[in-house]
Amino acid sequence: MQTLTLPAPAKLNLFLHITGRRADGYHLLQTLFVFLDFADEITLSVRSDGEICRPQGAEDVPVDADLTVRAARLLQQATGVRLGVDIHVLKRIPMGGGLGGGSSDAATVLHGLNYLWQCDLSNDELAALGLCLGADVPVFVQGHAAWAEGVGEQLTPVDLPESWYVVIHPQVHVPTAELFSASDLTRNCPAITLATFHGGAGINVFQAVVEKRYPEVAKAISWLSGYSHARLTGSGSCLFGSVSSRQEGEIILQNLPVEWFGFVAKGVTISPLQQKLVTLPTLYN
Ligand SMILES: C[C@@](CO)(OP(=O)(O)O)[C@H](O)COP(=O)(O)OP(=O)(O)OC[C@H]1O[C@@H](n2ccc(N)nc2=O)[C@H](O)[C@@H]1O
Ligand SMILES: Nc1ncnc2c1ncn2[C@@H]1O[C@H](COP(=O)(O)OP(=O)(O)O)[C@@H](O)[C@H]1O
Repeated sequence: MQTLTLPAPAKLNLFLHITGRRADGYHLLQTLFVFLDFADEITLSVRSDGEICRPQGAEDVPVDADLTVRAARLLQQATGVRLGVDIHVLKRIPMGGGLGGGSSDAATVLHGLNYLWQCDLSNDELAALGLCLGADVPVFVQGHAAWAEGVGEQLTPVDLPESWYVVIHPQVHVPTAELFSASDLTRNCPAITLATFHGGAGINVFQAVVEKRYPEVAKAISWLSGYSHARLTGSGSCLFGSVSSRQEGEIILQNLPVEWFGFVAKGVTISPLQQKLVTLPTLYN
C-alpha cells in the first residue's frame, strides 16, 4: 500500500482590497498571499477498491463536506482513476480563521493523489480543478507566495523577504460568505501595485466590518497593536503582526490572554508543500 504524508500550510493575506464585483456576485480582490511554516498534516493511503474515506479529520466537518474528500472525488472524476484513498487529516490550523486551512488541505490532497495515483496533471491543471472547490485553493496548489487578483486565482509569483509573524486566533468563528455580503464592506478600492504596497499602502477591508460585528476580534487587534502592527488575515477572525524573530514573538505570546490561541510562524515564499513535493522520488508503474 502506498502511503504519503504531506503538510498543508496556512496562509496570510498581507493586505486585502476589494476592487469590484463579478456578474455572479463574487468579489474581485487584490491581495498578497504568503505561506506560513505552520501546517495541517495529511496522510494519504491508496486503496485499490476506489473508495474515498476519511478515517481521521476535523470532528465538526462531516466527511462529505470535507474539502479533502471533495478534492479526492474531483480528481478521481476528472481523471477516471479507479483507485481510492484513506485520508487522515491532522488539524492544527484554526478553522474559519482566514488562514485558509480547508483550502490548503484540498490543495495538498490534489497534489498528493496526483502523485500516488500517477495522474500526471500539471500544476495549472490541478489549480484549475482546485478553483472549483474554493477561490483560495489555486495559490496553495501553485505553492509560491503571490500577488493575486480576480477572485484570488490570477496569481503573479512574488519573492518576499523571510519574516516572522505572531498569529492570534480570538476563538471566534467568522463566516466568510456572511462578511462578503455585508452592506458596509468597502468594494471600490482603487487598484494598487506591489510597489505601492511595499511603500506602505494596503489594508484589509474586512477588518472594519469584523471589528464592528465581533468585539472579541476588535479586542484582540487592540491587544496585539500594543506590540506590532496588527492586521486581520482574509475575512478573519485571525490577526497577525510581524516581529523580528521567533524569540520576540514567543515573548509576546507569554502575555497572551488565556482565552485566545496564538502561535509564532515564519513567513515563507515557497510553501512547505512545494518544498516537500520536490524531494519525492519518481514513481514507476
Ligand atoms: C477572503 C479570503 C481571502 O484569501 O480568504 P478566507 O478568509 O476565506 O481565508 C478568500 O477570498 C475566500 O476564499 P475561499 O475561502 O476559498 O472562499 P470560497 O469558498 O470560494 O467562497 C465562500 C463564499 O464567499 C464569497 N466570496 C468568496 C470569494 C470571493 N472572491 N468573492 C466572494 O463573494 C461567496 O459568497 C462564496 O460563496
Ligand atoms: N479540511 C477542512 N479543514 C478546515 N475546514 C474545512 C475543511 N473542509 C471543509 N471545511 C469547512 O470550511 C470552512 C472554512 O475553513 P478554513 O479554510 O479553515 O477557513 P478560512 O476559509 O476562514 O480560511 C470551515 O468552517 C469548515 O466548515
